[in-house]
Amino acid sequence: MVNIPTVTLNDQTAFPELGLGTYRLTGESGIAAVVSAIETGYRLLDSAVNYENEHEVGEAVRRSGLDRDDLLVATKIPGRDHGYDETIASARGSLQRLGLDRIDVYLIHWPNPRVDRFVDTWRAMIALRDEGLVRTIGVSNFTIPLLTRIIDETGVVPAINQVELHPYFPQQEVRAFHARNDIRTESWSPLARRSELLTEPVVQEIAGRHRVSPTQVVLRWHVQLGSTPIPKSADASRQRENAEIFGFALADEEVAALSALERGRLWDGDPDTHEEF
Ligand SMILES: NC(=O)C1=CN([C@@H]2O[C@H](COP(=O)(O)OP(=O)(O)OC[C@H]3O[C@@H](n4cnc5c(N)ncnc54)[C@H](OP(=O)(O)O)[C@@H]3O)[C@@H](O)[C@H]2O)C=CC1
Ligand SMILES: O=C(O)C(=O)[C@@H](O)[C@H](O)C(=O)CO
Repeated sequence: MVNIPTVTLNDQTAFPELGLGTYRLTGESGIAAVVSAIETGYRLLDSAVNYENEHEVGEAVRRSGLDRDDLLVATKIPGRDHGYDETIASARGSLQRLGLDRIDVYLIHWPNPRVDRFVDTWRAMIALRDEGLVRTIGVSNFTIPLLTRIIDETGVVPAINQVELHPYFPQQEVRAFHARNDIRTESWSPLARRSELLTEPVVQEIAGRHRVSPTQVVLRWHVQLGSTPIPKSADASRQRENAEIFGFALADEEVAALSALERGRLWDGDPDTHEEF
């Protein structure tokens, strides 16, 4: 089994340096994929209401036979549930579908700034945390101005901001803001969704030098930037490959060479304009 190290969040939670993305892991095969990841050593499972797989993730937790406290189950509030009362109701719905009595990591999936209800949503999350139904609260796809607003209006700093992050989109400024404010960065689509990133000559060259795979090079880059990547894989051997990144280190120049692949977002996911249902 792979031992995935942890870092301490601003709420003192021990948070893994790598987790499992679960978008599109549904049904029996989805449950089996999440169980195999847990058996491999993954302890952070990233779900969302909109992935329609909270049942599957909760079921995998039960089938794994692990102590509940050894796993961190993350889920996310969808755009349609923004608002104070709506968020409280949404959390209860998620708990029911997960079949668990606590959400370990609860995130606002997208800010939907044009709707402008994310501050009320954040206030409800603080209440849910205080009530003990949720342990760690954070956000996803928040820009620096949006983070600043929830912090200024509530005084509560999110523990996590999960953002699109990969060598094509290194998010230097957002990461620097996180570092200054003790917010853990989490990388979504860390492999750039298996695009041509893995065949980039610089990725291949670094992989050859360290005798590891291109995927491992990219995931190690995230770790060295201080971000927790959550690669999705349905396949047990690729899950293991993705987790075996704690036995080598990239040189600073190699990290910089990967960051130099910057070209922008993968798709039209600008948090200022993207409206999530
Ligand atoms: N907060 C947000 O707005 C968002 C959050 N997310 C989260 O981030 C997670 C990860 O992002 P995702 O978009 O899934 O993309 P990823 O960058 O994780 O790429 C997933 C793809 O890479 C393949 N893959 C995984 N490991 C390997 C490997 N070792 N070698 C070759 N191919 C591999 C997978 O195929 P296979 O399964 O066959 O291995 C799949 O096709 C999501 O599942 C979700 O939990 C994603 C998007 C937005
Ligand atoms: O996967 C997620 O978490 C999303 O936010 C989705 O928007 C996803 O990225 C997507 O591509 C939907 O088409």
